[in-house]
Amino acid sequence: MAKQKQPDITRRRSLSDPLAAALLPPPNETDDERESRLKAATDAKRVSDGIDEMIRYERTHRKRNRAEVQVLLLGQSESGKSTCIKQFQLLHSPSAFHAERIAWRAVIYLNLVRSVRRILDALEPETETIDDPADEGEPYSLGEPASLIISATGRPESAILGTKVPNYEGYRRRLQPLMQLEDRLIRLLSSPDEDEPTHFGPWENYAPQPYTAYLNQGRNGRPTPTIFIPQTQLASSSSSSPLNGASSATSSPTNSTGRSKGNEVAVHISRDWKKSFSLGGKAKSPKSAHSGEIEGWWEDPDDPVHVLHACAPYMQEMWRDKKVRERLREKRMRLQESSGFYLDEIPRITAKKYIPTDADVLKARLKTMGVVEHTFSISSGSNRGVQWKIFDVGGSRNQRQAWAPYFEDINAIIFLAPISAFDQVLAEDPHVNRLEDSLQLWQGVVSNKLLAKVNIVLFLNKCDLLLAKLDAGVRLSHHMISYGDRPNDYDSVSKYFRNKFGALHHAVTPNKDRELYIHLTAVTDTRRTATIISNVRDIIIKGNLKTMKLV
Ligand SMILES: Nc1nc2c(ncn2[C@@H]2O[C@H](COP(=O)(O)OP(=O)(O)OP(=O)(O)O)[C@@H](O)[C@H]2O)c(=O)[nH]1
Ligand SMILES: [Mg+2]
Repeated sequence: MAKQKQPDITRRRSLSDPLAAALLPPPNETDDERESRLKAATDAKRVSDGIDEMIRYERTHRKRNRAEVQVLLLGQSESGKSTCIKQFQLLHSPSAFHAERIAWRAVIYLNLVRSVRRILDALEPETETIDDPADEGEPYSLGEPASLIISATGRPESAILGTKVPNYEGYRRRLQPLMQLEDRLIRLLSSPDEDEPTHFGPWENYAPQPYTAYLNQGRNGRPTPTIFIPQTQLASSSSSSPLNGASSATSSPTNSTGRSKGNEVAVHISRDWKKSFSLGGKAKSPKSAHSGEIEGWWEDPDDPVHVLHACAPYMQEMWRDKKVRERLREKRMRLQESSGFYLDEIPRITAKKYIPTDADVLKARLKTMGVVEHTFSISSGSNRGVQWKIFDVGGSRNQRQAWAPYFEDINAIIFLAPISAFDQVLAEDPHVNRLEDSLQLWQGVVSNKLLAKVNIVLFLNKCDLLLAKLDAGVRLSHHMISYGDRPNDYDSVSKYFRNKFGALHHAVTPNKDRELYIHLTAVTDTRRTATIISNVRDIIIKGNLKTMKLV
């Protein structure tokens, strides 16, 4: 019934609408007239669709050309991507950066507590005999501190005997509250439903170890410590590709409390940990007028600061203990070079009214999970009005499968390779040298055809740590035999890395015209990084316009 009535309704409505009435077929239309009317309508629709398409295209194109630049930050875990974002924030939205400072307290506290636990674990008497790298017949770095004596068996005497730390039991007992605090901070910072809330490798990863390349067998059947760079493009389906997220992570050993040793805390992007921590507790004081920060946490007896404050003298005593330092040297733990190192500033960090400084926030270590988007509007200079979307990705192997969907729309990549890590292994796979992983990752990125037109900027990062490491006598050639007998100074080593990464790009890029911009960086250094960031911004904008043939 409703169907039969329909034409009448349409006609009635159409007659009350002059446009619809004009479009209605004439009452006595012939077949020819009908055909030409329908043809005219089809032609008109085609023109109209074309106009719509043009409008859509122009809108997208205008957005890309003028208003927005999309940048992807890539690199292995701990390469400095999130630190780089913090520098962008500091430069372009300092008030937001400062407003979040207090929230970083939780992370800084956790970083400090982690360092303390790493020391306690290293002092444990039974750890003297476990998993010493010397057991695997690895050559020792002769550049290690002089206290290392190479024995006839190739093992340092001190590693066999192990320096006794008489105060070990006392330290462990008095610092026990920190271990409970660690659990609390982890719970505070991680989501309970997180697939992988903590994913650090064993603490040994913080101690530089000789690299083992299992792909290259030495003459005596032992692995040769060298860097292996595959010459073929990384197939995305290859299970060994550093880009595809495959991980051969070994399980972390657990300590006597059953807690996974050295697992790293990651906060998922969906969790508003900054808010929950900065406003948590029973803060009583009014909002600080100038900084937007909530103060008064020190009046809350449950705030973590009280445990830290009470333990501070013992932490300090342990960190200054000569026997402890000796033991750490034997274990090859250079905590000063590890992420989130605050042990040299215990009194300041554990003060009741401690507010993290910019430098503290830049040093704080929190692993990224997933892809985090940051938007900045540049309000001055030649890039005025341009909106920057910067994507910060998780860099550990099991996070890398999330990268590829972002390859299509981006204008530029900033790739970070921490070149100080030549004597370290991946947290997620202690069989892979970090520098080798960076080189493979780099090769995968620069050879990728999807990225052929994308501008690429390379940050050879952590140059400050590289300098310190070389000054401490650690020799690159002991970990990378291709370095040969070149001088072990900063200039030679950094030049070598610059050439190595540059040559690899040149060899595998699908776009021979692409210019590569390489910077030696220490992204924790605000002044130098600000200059580099503004150069990079100009390079990216210029490269972008060139790609779109606008200059
Ligand atoms: N000394 C020094 N430390 C750095 C430098 N760059 C980064 N760091 C520190 O290294 C640690 C790791 O840096 P992040 O920025 O968290 O690394 P990431 O690349 O984001 O790591 P994922 O999130 O796991 O992918 C942090 O504690 C940083 O403060 C540098 O150039 N020098
Ligand atoms: Mg990160």
